[in-house]
Amino acid sequence: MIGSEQITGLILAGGRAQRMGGIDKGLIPFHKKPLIEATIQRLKTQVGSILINANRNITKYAVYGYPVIMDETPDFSGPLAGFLMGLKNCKTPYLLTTPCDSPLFPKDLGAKLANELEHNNLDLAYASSKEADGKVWAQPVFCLMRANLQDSLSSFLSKGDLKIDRWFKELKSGTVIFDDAQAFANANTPEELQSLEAAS
Ligand SMILES: Nc1nc2c(ncn2[C@@H]2O[C@H](COP(=O)(O)OP(=O)(O)OP(=O)(O)O)[C@@H](O)[C@H]2O)c(=O)[nH]1
Ligand SMILES: [Mg+2]
Repeated sequence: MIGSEQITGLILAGGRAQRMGGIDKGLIPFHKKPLIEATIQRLKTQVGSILINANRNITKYAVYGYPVIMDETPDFSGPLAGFLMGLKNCKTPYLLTTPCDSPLFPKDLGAKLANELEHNNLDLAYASSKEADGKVWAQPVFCLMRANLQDSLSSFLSKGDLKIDRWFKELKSGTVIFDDAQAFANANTPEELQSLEAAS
């Protein structure tokens, strides 16, 4: 069984947040505290250690006492740039990624993805959500992967491809469907942030 101490949690806070007006999304107030704090709280019981991936306000993110790692290329090339930095800095056999703007993600995210990965001997297991109408959506930034995928991701990115699902297709990947779609609600706009606050 994969234990939580074998998993490093990577919080993705490196985006541009253009739909939020370009501010640093991890630091906007959520219940009067920086949004990233809710993610830290939910993640820390699921992993042995945490890394924060950010590209701005590094000293503000550093106050939580976890390493803050920046993308190697300062061009905001998307979440896979954050995944790569997570893999490069991961000292455990597994890496679990979560974005900084979905504070209600499942408390059993790591455990369920670990079970799927181990059971099917996968490289990587990601979450999917089932909406009220029964539709299933991939939630690829919620992803547990083996920490030895660095070379695979580096060579994928060096081809100029940035699409998460295309990298997943190169790997032995699988998904776990979570019934509570609300758990994956994320705050892309100020309005979405408000409704997330109201829901929690
Ligand atoms: N490291 C890194 N993470 C990114 C980058 N772009 C997006 N992300 C992260 O990927 C996750 C999903 O991205 P989005 O929800 O689109 O967030 P965003 O890109 O900051 O917001 P928009 O600019 O409005 O699309 C978030 O946790 C982002 O912080 C990037 O260039 N580098
Ligand atoms: Mg984006």
